Amino acid sequence: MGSETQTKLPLIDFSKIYLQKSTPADWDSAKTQVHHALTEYGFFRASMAGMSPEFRTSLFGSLDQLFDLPLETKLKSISDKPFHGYIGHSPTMPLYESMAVPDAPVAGEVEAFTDFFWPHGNPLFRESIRNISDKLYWLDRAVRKMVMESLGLEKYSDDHMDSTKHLLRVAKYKGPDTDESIMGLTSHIDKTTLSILYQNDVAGLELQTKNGEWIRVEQSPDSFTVFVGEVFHAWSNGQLHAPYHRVMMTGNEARYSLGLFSVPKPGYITKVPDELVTKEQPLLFNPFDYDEFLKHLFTGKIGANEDALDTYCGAKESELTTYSKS
Ligand SMILES: O=C(O)CCC(=O)C(=O)O
Ligand SMILES: [Fe+2]
Repeated sequence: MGSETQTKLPLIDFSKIYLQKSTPADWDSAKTQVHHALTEYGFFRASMAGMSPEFRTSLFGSLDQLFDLPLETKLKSISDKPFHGYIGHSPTMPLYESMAVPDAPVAGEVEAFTDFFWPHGNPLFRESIRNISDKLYWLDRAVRKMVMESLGLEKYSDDHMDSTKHLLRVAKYKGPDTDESIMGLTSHIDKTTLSILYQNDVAGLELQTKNGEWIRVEQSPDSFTVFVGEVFHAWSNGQLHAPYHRVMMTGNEARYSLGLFSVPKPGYITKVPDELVTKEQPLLFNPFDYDEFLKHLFTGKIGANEDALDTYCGAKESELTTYSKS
């Protein structure tokens, strides 16, 4: 386990852009910072407008209510689809519980999730989750657009937006009731395009820099943590860095987090743009279908290691890829 440092994560202000009070220069400045952060670190914090104390109280109160439901109710939302449904009471991660709202930004999905747990309705829960999901979704699109522009690949932007879907996952990490640092979620790289997290004021998330230092994310009510997953790393032919991260818990307070995870839609073939393949940077990943990749991952055909996508469709060792290059 590496040592932790107090180094500050890059912090990029999106408030003016979100409120539509920005100039083109504000967008360009944020874009330059995003490009630098995601190529050098693979992550940054984004500050956003509209995260009032009242909103946070209703949001985290709602999550408290959700995880407080009887276990048998939560278990009803178990799913055999990877990353969907209830996860909890795992012997290796006893502090961790999570549930997912598939396609959360799509109209009706947050409502369906709410009705599943509260058949007579729960407007406060529904509105809090809808509100945060809309903000996360907005930020996901803004960041991916900035990435396309900063790589000179605007022409792929619309296609990237249209071929991406989103999963919202809400998580609770119980306080371990000790001053020692206890693993809440083991170190991993997300199997996503982008991941964006928001949390209550109990610290725990740590991200690893390229040189192996663990950085603890500082808490602030108005900031989100944005980082690259394996899919965006592959799409960018390795230009965007996908960082390891983990959750370390201490003390007795529960940590609540919400993450919006963007991934390619079923049937879409993710392919490195020709412009990013050069003599200096040869092709690292063959085209792949994300759902086929997940199937291989979850049926044990490839190990759930951190370079799973590289093992699956890395340009040097791609026997498993079923999609043939044109
Ligand atoms: O809860 C967090 O802050 C981290 C969650 C995470 O890394 C994940 O769900 O992949
Ligand atoms: Fe993660």
